[in-house]
Amino acid sequence: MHLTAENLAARRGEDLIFVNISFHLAAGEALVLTGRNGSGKSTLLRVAAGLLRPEKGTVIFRDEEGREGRHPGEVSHYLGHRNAMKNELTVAENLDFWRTFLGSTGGDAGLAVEDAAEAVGLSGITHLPFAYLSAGQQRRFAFAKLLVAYRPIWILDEPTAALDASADRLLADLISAHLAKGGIVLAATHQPLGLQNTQELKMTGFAGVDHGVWG
Ligand SMILES: Nc1ncnc2c1ncn2[C@@H]1O[C@H](COP(=O)(O)OP(=O)(O)OP(=O)(O)O)[C@@H](O)[C@H]1O
Repeated sequence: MHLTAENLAARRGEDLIFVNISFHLAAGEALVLTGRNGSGKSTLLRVAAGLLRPEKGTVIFRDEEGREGRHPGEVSHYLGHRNAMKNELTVAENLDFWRTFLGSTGGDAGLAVEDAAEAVGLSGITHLPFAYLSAGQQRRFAFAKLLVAYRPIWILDEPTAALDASADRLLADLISAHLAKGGIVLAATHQPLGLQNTQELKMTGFAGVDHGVWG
């Protein structure tokens, strides 16, 4: 799988948030977005995930056979600031919902719910309502969602907020395993994720005028 962004510009409300962002990620590669609050990291991730239309430019998902045109939702997981779990349902019900709803595309099957819970270091508590868990436990189960349905591309927005040091390492291990299997990771973060061989894109925001953006 390849993820290519060409000359992206994005607008929120009246304002251009960034212009001329291009990058290319092949199987096994990761790009970390850094930059101050409000510099456009989340906006770029939402554009890559197909949740926000770019003002200019394109995002292309290309498989190993050179086919383009897959919908971002078919080939990527998007983990935003929120965990996308229902508080009233148990952890197992939440993960089972996502496993069934998303299915798995491109290669691997997803893990069984209990195996995913074990992979995030929280086996044995999937019978609890999601609301009973601590913020860090909830975030770990949001990572488990990445594992119950396979997607080659992981798009992660501040994945380590509310996590302790061992959970930081766990996430770094999950990401490394995903990359080793030929996955791709695009992540925004304020904390280093402890990954080797990642590219970094420092977002600076856009302080200029519209001049030249339409060229
Ligand atoms: N729905 C919206 N409508 C209008 N402006 C928005 C909207 N969402 C974000 N913005 C603005 O877009 C800019 C970029 O926001 P974005 O969330 O992409 O930044 P970020 O780099 O992810 O910040 P943080 O590090 O705080 O998460 C900010 O100035 C923000 O106020």
